[in-house]
Amino acid sequence: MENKRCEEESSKSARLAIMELANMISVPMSLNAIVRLNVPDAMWQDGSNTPLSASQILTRVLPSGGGDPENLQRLLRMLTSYHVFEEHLIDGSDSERRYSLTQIGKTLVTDAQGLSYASYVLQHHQEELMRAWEVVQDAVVDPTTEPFVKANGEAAYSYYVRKPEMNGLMLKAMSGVSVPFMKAMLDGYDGFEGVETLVDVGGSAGDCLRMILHKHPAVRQGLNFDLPAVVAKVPTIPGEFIIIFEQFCDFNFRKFFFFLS
Ligand SMILES: C[S@@+](CC[C@H](N)C(=O)[O-])C[C@H]1O[C@@H](n2cnc3c(N)ncnc32)[C@H](O)[C@@H]1O
Repeated sequence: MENKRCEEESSKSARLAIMELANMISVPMSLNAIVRLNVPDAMWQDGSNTPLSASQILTRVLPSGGGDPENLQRLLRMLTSYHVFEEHLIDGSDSERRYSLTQIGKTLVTDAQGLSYASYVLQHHQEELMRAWEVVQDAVVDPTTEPFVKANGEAAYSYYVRKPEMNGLMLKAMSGVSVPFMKAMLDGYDGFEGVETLVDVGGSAGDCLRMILHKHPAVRQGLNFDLPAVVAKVPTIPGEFIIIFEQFCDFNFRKFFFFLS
């Protein structure tokens, strides 16, 4: 009897879990929506991060008016469950809910360098990548063609560099992620001591290289080994020894990184 009840309970939880998994797309798509609407920057208010109602946030997002605060609130509540926002019930009633950014939410706020994780969110939800996810099961049936190629007709990086908007977003997304990561890494890593020439394979905008060279002036030469269309976008940095090594090579990047790891 007891066993039967346990089994029923566990099968109820399993049914709920599978429904949650089936609807999981609502989480990243809601995140993408709030980034597209520029909600985190609108909520930040130069750092005061005062809790705001959905209507107040909407006024900042759409200063010329309009929009649906109720639908915005749905997105805010969804992402509150994933700790992007904190919900505040005013006077203990649930008639007015207000929202502020959590530590996770703050990663989406544009910093003084114009960077945040927002571009990374947008980059991962571009139409071309979404199309590749739709055919991901085909990679099992026919592994000779990557889902991105199947969906878009060519490999991701050659596709990106042909589209200035995608190329720009990719560069911005990588900078937004790599600058804080490299800052944290350089605080506790001494592996660059004794290095004179450093090659960053797939160095994107050159942020990591620039930061390493700044911290370790003994590294005399830094080579950003990336695609020509990517390095063409990299700003020159006066007073530093960055040499851009423009080289398109056709080796398989995935295999290369696999080999390294
Ligand atoms: C995930 S991004 C790396 C980001 C960078 N390491 C950072 O931390 O900001 C991968 C990089 O590899 C570059 N890449 C892809 N294929 C390449 C190739 N065949 N030769 C050189 N670079 C390539 C891309 O242009 C892109 O900048």
